[in-house]
Amino acid sequence: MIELDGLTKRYGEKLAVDHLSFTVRPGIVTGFLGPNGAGKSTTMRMVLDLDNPTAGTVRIGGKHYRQLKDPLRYVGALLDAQAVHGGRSAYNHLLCLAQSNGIPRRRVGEVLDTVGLSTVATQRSKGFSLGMGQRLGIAAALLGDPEILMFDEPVNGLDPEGIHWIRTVMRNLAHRGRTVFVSSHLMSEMALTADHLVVIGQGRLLADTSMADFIHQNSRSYVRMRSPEQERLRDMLHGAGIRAMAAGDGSLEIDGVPATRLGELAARHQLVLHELSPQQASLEEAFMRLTAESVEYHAHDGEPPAARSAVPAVAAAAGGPGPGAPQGGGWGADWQRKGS
Ligand SMILES: Nc1ncnc2c1ncn2[C@@H]1O[C@H](COP(=O)(O)OP(=O)(O)OP(=O)(O)O)[C@@H](O)[C@H]1O
Repeated sequence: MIELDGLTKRYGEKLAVDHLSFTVRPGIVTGFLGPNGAGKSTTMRMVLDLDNPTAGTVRIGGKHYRQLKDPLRYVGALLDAQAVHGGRSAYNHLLCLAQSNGIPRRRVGEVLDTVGLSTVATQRSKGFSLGMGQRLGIAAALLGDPEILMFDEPVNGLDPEGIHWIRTVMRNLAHRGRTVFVSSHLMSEMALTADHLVVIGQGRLLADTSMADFIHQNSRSYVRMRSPEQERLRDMLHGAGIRAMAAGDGSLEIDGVPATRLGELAARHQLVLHELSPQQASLEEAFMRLTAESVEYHAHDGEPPAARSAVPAVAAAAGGPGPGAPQGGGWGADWQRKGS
């Protein structure tokens, strides 16, 4: 396992990692999430002794990275897939790593086969696409058949087949008892891959919990109901003392009452339903809710600054421009008018 205890990293004024303590356990995939600049890569670099902590410790299987003999046999990592000697072939790149870590030569052919690069093994890696480079980085991580694997954004640049493949690789490794620690910004992908989540924001620990608990604790779950007899549905719920909120699309949203009970209630009233669906927020929604306050780099949606402040919330929610909103808006519209 990987154990962090009070791990801290300061770059001048910037506190990149702030007293992080958590344990990454074997047998499961642990997702490492956080907004841009949260400190994920810095944390992973400190695990691998590529950066010195300002304070705190990190141990791999009970030892400091520096104490590991032939470290690639204990921990394999993909941090920066571009960090390879571009003049070397894929085969020679992996062979150098194998020879300096006491790993038999035959493993090079095996991992090239595993990642699907056998046919380009003799080509220089500087000609590789983003996805091929990523596969080479994953091959390097798997080379020593280590107990612990860390992947920083492993699906970056991979095509859908490659994304499915790396997901399967990670799940299989965890199934075989390995410790798998992976960061990603692709929430839909993480929701399919990770069992457990560690979430950080501005260097601090925000959550260390199972995927299911994380979504449950950071999102709202409710039941959506829709009937061709919407008035009767409303009356029925009101009569049963159940509060319902009208959604914009004509359906009703009910909090805190199981779908089974609502369905049985409708059946007793012989009310036709066109929809009775439990709704659970996605990992993305839960993540955005938890990390909203620790997002450092805010982007906007392409509307001109004036439009962002001038559209009243009610009008914006209704989809129409507010009275003060600029006409024919969008970036450059004003400039185009001036120029014509
Ligand atoms: N070598 C460095 N010198 C100075 N500041 C650094 C250095 N490395 C990282 N930082 C700063 O530390 C903070 C954390 O960066 P880090 O790359 O670890 O975040 P991250 O969570 O991996 O971000 P992203 O999701 O964007 O990759 C950022 O504010 C970054 O600018």
